[in-house]
Amino acid sequence: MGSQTVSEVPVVDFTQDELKPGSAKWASACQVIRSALEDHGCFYALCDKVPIELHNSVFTLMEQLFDLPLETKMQKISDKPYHGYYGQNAHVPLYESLGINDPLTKEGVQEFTNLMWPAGYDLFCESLSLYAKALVELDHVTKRMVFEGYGVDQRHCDSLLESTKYMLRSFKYRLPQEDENILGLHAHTDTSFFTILHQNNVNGLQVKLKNEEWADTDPSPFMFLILAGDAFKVWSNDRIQCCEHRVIIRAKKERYSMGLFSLGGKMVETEEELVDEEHPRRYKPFDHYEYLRFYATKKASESKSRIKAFCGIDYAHQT
Ligand SMILES: O=C(O)CCC(=O)C(=O)O
Ligand SMILES: [Fe+2]
Repeated sequence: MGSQTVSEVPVVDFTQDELKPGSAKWASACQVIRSALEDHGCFYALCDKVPIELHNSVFTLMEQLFDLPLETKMQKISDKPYHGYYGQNAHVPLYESLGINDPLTKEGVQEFTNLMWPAGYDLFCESLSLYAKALVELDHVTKRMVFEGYGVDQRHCDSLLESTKYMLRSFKYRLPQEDENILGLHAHTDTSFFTILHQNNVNGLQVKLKNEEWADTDPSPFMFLILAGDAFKVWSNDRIQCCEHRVIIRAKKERYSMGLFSLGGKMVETEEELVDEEHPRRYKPFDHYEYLRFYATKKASESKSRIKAFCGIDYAHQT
């Protein structure tokens, strides 16, 4: 099968040589992914493309990164929402995060490294570039599997992958003090197509399953949790669910996590092959960065569904 289930969320095993496009295992894994995304909005990729040495090195570098003075970290600003430094927020006092824009390009990682370490830091630059490359490869292969799972022309996937913009974000959760709330990050869904999360072996991240129960996730080094966000919900015309997730800090060790967010560089739109009489189009095409800006507004936070409030088509007015 190429998959097994751990606490309801399916695991697709990418370490097997037999999981090649065209094989029976591949075809069945594509269906496992499709069902998992429709049920829970997430699945695990068991993957060894990030060797344990690189995993350890990246998380050690993250400790060094977050140990930098606050003024240094705050220099990471961006005109794109949620791409800069985030932290020191009274609603989520344990949480801090920093994003690297375009981590696949040499300039993207270099620019971020130089901002944090003006004298340069080659190991950081090289390790993060290698790491981002491995995560982007996983993003590509899993997106191909989603398209195949729905029987959609792979050329449409080529076009999505070519225009995709990536952001690699790192998260740190400090330990709560005795009288402090243990909520690390409130429950939310992401705006991305996929968010690939990779953790430092410290528990805390939970996902809401189809049965509405919160499940702990597996933070081990070869487990990559792949979450669907609003963009895949729109692409699939509401077949794929967005995965609700949150962070609760119960462990006695600081939690670090890495997230690769994929955004549409062109307009995000519903796959035409997934629209028919039975499934009329539910969303208007939209610009992903415009949606990110809308997401942070009061109007958005007051709406039942941000994505529907932003670009949902009102059926009552359809002819
Ligand atoms: O800490 C994590 O692993 C998840 C962070 C997260 O969900 C987010 O920033 O959207
Ligand atoms: Fe998230």
